[in-house]
Amino acid sequence: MAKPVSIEVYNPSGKYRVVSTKSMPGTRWINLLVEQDCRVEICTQNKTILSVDDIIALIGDKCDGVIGQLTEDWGETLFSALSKAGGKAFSNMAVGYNNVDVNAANKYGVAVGNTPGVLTETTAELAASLSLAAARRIVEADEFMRAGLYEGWLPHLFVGNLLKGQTVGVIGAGRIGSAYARMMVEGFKMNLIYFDLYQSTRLEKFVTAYGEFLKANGEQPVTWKRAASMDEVLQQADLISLHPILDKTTYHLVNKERLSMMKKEAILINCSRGAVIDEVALVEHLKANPMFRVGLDVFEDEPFMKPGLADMKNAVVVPHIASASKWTREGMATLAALNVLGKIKGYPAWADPNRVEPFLNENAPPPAACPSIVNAKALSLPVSKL
Ligand SMILES: NC(=O)c1ccc[n+]([C@@H]2O[C@H](COP(=O)([O-])OP(=O)(O)OC[C@H]3O[C@@H](n4cnc5c(N)ncnc54)[C@H](O)[C@@H]3O)[C@@H](O)[C@H]2O)c1
Ligand SMILES: O=C(O)[C@H](O)CO
Repeated sequence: MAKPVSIEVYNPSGKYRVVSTKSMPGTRWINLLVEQDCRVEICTQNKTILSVDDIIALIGDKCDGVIGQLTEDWGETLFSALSKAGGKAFSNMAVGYNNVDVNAANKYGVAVGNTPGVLTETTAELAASLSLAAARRIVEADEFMRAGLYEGWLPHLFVGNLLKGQTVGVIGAGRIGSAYARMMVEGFKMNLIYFDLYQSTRLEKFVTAYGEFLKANGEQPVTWKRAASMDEVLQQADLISLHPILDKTTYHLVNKERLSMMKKEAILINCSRGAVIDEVALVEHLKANPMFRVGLDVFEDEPFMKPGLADMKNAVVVPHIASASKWTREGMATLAALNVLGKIKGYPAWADPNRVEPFLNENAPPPAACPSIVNAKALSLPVSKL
């Protein structure tokens, strides 16, 4: 028997019961649900990661939909419990949904939502921040200052890497990878090499146009290349940022062998999912190559780091904060709530989850659609017109 979990309730007499496993930023998401006759229950348990049992207790006997978090294990057990309670909708408050067994959701006819777009630039900005922090050794230098070790300017003090004119490599040039590439190309005049399963024509056009602009102004033009393999990116780039989804094909994509292909002074950034890198191999590589640097927002066994990583001066580590801006987190909460609400109300799935702006406009009611349902096709859900 699952233990009871503490909750906060909005609109107790609402017809539809929607549970959020965590308190989420902003109030718009709560208001949108309440206005549409939902009773909203928010888990207030003082526990960062809820277990499957905790969530079963939250779902209870009657639940129309759940908004959950990427730290939770949404598999057969939870979808079966949600379906038994009459639930038809689940949304992660995240774009990544590797914590969700979509086949299990399909089996129980539960729609699975995610929150694309609203976090694209925010996440890319953190990847850019880590790139600069690693290239210019900002964390090491900050620690040095605070330790009272600075005795005056020296020619060799904290010499790092200049990005201008170097090559940035992007693995996974989807929404976030492309936004990051544009920032680094335009902001730092870097050349681009990328690898993705699909061609990113818009990104290529952007770099071409910027290169032409630079040339017309008497500067060295930037260039782009779509690599035929990921290894080509690893071998040629000076700064590499990982932005693929995590699935079976990207698990330990960067392993011992691939680390050894990279330049000795390369910089590796990961704001995707921790398991895209073999973190044990990475620690060994950092130890053996002190000029190689990494910037990590995500870790293989979050919230833990593999032994030795915390001791490495050539690693900058932050706790999975890439989407953590107020506007973005409030928007993620709104999209997640509207995914669940839309399914409960029988609305269609939005035709283009890359264009979710109409759902984020606080001055107008959101469209009558679910912003992003990843299994819309598998469940044969109707699709809205834009
Ligand atoms: N650190 C964070 O807080 C944070 C924030 C947002 C997103 N993310 C992660 O970033 C991921 C990407 O988000 P997005 O919105 O850009 O998604 P997206 O779907 O737009 O982009 C993912 C890209 O990866 C590519 N890809 C898939 N398999 C690949 C492979 N084997 N090799 C190379 N490329 C491959 C896809 O073709 C796609 O272009 C999310 O799935 C999530 O895990 C993390
Ligand atoms: O996938 C995501 O959205 C992130 O990891 C959290 O923003």
